[in-house]
Amino acid sequence: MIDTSAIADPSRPASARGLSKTYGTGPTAVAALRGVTVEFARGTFTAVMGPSGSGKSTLMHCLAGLDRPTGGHVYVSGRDLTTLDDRQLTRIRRDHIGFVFQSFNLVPTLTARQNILLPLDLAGRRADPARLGATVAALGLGDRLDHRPGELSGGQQQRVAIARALVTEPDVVFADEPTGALDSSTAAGLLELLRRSCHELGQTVVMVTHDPIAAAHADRALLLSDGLLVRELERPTAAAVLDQMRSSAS
Ligand SMILES: Nc1ncnc2c1ncn2[C@@H]1O[C@H](COP(=O)(O)OP(=O)(O)OP(=O)(O)O)[C@@H](O)[C@H]1O
Repeated sequence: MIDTSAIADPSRPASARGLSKTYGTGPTAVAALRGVTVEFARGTFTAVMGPSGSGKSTLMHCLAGLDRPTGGHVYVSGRDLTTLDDRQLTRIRRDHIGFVFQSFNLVPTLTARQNILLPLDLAGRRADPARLGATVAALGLGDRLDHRPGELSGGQQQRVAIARALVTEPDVVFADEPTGALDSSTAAGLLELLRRSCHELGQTVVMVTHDPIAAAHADRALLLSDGLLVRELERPTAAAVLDQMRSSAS
């Protein structure tokens, strides 16, 4: 069989067209996404915002191939994920997508270093030592690499999860509330790292956040409301984001 993931196109990291997702059926069905069309260009940093229940996590999970949409299309690295079987989807996730979960999802029995290198090990790849060193140093993890997750603070575990997502150099990184467990100065350092990795290394990052100050580090902020994309702000400031959040809530 032809390995279709071999023809992936990294210049088109991620997009969605008419994306919908309904959980359940009948009277209890919940329409979490109701036709979202959006494009994430290479080397850009996007913040996804919106009230609780507006569909942010569902959007990230569908874009990352962790959840199957009920309608529309998702493209990652130029491939339509909705046409792939589970094996092909797993391969695209492994080779082209990084994901930072709200709950970190670290392996408790492995050290920080082993957790960071796990996706590369599973793919039979070696880490680029320069990329690994720069990522670990920028995240302030240099002296924590031999500790297990249980010996790390929540913020340190968060940073290990982020290093793990970046070190494979995926075409796109999806991060669900990556600054949620961090104090404000560590959060600012992480956001600066994400921004630099987009602008200097061509990384593409899509981040869910509730925090307008975090969103102001991004190139663009998207506002979801009730499963729809209702606003897009280019070069957002915290004040402009707050303003849009207030006006879409009223
Ligand atoms: N597995 C599921 N089964 C049923 N309904 C779900 C499921 N996951 C999400 N939903 C519903 O879909 C809607 C969107 O949820 P989602 O988690 O995407 O929102 P969110 O914007 O990420 O919220 P939050 O900011 O609280 O994390 C909500 O009404 C939620 O209750």
